[in-house]
Amino acid sequence: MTMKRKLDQNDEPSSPARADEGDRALEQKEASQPGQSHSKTEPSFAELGLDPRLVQAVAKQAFEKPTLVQRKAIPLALQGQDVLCKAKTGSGKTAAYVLPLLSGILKRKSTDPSTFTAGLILVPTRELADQVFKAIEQFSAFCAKDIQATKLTENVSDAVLRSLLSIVPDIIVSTPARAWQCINSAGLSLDKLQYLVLDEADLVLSYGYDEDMENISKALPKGVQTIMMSATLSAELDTLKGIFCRNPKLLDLNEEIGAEDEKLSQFYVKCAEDDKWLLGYLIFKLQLIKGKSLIFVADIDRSYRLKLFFEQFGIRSCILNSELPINSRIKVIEEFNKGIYDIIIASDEKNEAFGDDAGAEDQEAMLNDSKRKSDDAGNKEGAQPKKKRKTVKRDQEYGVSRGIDFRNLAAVINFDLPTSATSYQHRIGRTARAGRTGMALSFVIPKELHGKHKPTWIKSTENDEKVLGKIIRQQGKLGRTVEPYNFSKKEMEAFRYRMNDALRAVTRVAIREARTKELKQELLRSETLKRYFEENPAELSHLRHDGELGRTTRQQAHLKHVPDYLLPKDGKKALTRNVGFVPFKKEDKKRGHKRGKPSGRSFKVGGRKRDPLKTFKVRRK
Ligand SMILES: Nc1ncnc2c1ncn2[C@@H]1O[C@H](COP(=O)(O)OP(=O)(O)OP(=O)(O)O)[C@@H](O)[C@H]1O
Repeated sequence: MTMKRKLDQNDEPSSPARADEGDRALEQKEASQPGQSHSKTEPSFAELGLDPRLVQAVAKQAFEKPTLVQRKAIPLALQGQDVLCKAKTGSGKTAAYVLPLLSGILKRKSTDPSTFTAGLILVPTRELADQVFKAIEQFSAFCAKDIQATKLTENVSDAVLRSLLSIVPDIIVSTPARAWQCINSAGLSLDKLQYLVLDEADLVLSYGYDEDMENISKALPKGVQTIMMSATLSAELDTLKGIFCRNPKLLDLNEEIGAEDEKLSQFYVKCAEDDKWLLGYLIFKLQLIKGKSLIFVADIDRSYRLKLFFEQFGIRSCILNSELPINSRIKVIEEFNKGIYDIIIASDEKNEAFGDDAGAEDQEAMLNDSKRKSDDAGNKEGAQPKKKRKTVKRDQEYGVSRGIDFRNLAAVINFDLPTSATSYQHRIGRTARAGRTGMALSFVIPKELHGKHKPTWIKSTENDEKVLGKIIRQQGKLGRTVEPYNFSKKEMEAFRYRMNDALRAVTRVAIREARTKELKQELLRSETLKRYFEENPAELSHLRHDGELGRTTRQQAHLKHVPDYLLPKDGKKALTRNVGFVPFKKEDKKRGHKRGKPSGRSFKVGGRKRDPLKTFKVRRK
């Protein structure tokens, strides 16, 4: 077996057989009730054959009816069939495999109470492991004493892992690397394993888990039922299918889910490198997006730069990157989902070379290193450091663009465009989940403007236009459009000197300091003070993740206000009369022709308002 194939992320595998007995059963059921609307024939969770305790738990989650992927995959999985399922992001794949797995274990336990690890769920990142584990907890709420699940994501010693595994959990959720470590040296036995799930399966090999997967495959007993879930098909899936599946049923549901219930609007803005910062400032200071936003940037330094830049204007945000301890990352996502923060800035580092797992020593090294205050960076914007900065190892098992369920996310902003269409697809999949509406807005640097603004340029945006072309083609295949969003340069200009003031204040040293401060805080938060804060929760407010980091940034109080004279001259009223904000204007002519009457800046598609940038409300402090 060789998994070390050079794989193109956009590769589509040769199309496997689509024979689908479970489907046929459902189709027959639907066909036997002619004249009835499709929705009337859709089975309920109870009709899918799940254990009643699980049906009860699903009802508690307020899941009214199964999603398409759940309707298709659950009956097949309950029949013991291997399944390879491709369904778009946010379509409910987690429940589609967790529920039949739990149901199978409960059924077996009703006659055979012996304990062994029956299910292994492998996911590419630790954040995802945590999320899946929580889903198992929720779905097994009414059978908690019968199901023991363990996630193996903590950075702990083999001894601690051994004690975690000594209870012999029914289900293990882990990354492949940690699972193999536990099989190898912490006593995890897969001798009686019955179910193997690979979630985000297309990502498993590109995360560098090929050797772990190879090792795990050798540790599996015969006859394990395998379920593979993915939002995209790739050649990697073909490889894994060949190794782990026995004649799997392919469920390729993206077309079936289709674009008709599409609630995602996608836009791009072609702009200069510094205009990104200006737009970022305007969009968030003037609150042009209603609700929560996830902003993707290309690297860790850039995430701190944007955060500090926002701080100059009094805009609060928190950060996610691979350098932060796993506990902090999970906490940030949890709190964001609870609505505590509105803006997350995430660095999408998948294109960078990863180091090993970030251990405490690495983080310590980073702190010591920065304490020495590198004299290499200086205060000069755009200056290249003379000495090479010590490389900080990051968590290889980090990832937010894949699989993470950010709840009620209004918008994904690609502040820096990803370098592949696949990566784009996964990023935008964080919004418009489970039938909700959402918006994706991407900043694209035209070739001729790349490298023109030295303080803010980055290499990765060099081919933005080419990538955009691929994105438009790929989204087109899914029946989606990515449309230009034009804004009035004239209206923006009034804000430019403020943007420049703020940019100048966010120096390299300030970024370095902020990065160190955040890391220090997070280490403290996640380890030393954990218990203290459990006992004194009120104190936690001092350690909000979206607190200010700009200790060394020049503070410019005036930037936190938006004076009236900067706003378009007819003021707020005129803006609301125009339904929204003046600087952002769509090319409505074309759209009006294509889709019906435009109404100012907003327009309707199928009766649904699709204006991404909502009301104009200036925050005054
Ligand atoms: N039947 C359902 N009814 C309502 N909400 C559901 C249903 N099934 C799942 N959800 C919700 O939909 C959201 C997305 O589900 P999930 O994370 O499983 O999607 P996914 O397909 O795995 O996405 P990704 O490919 O990004 O991992 C979650 O918040 C989940 O709670």
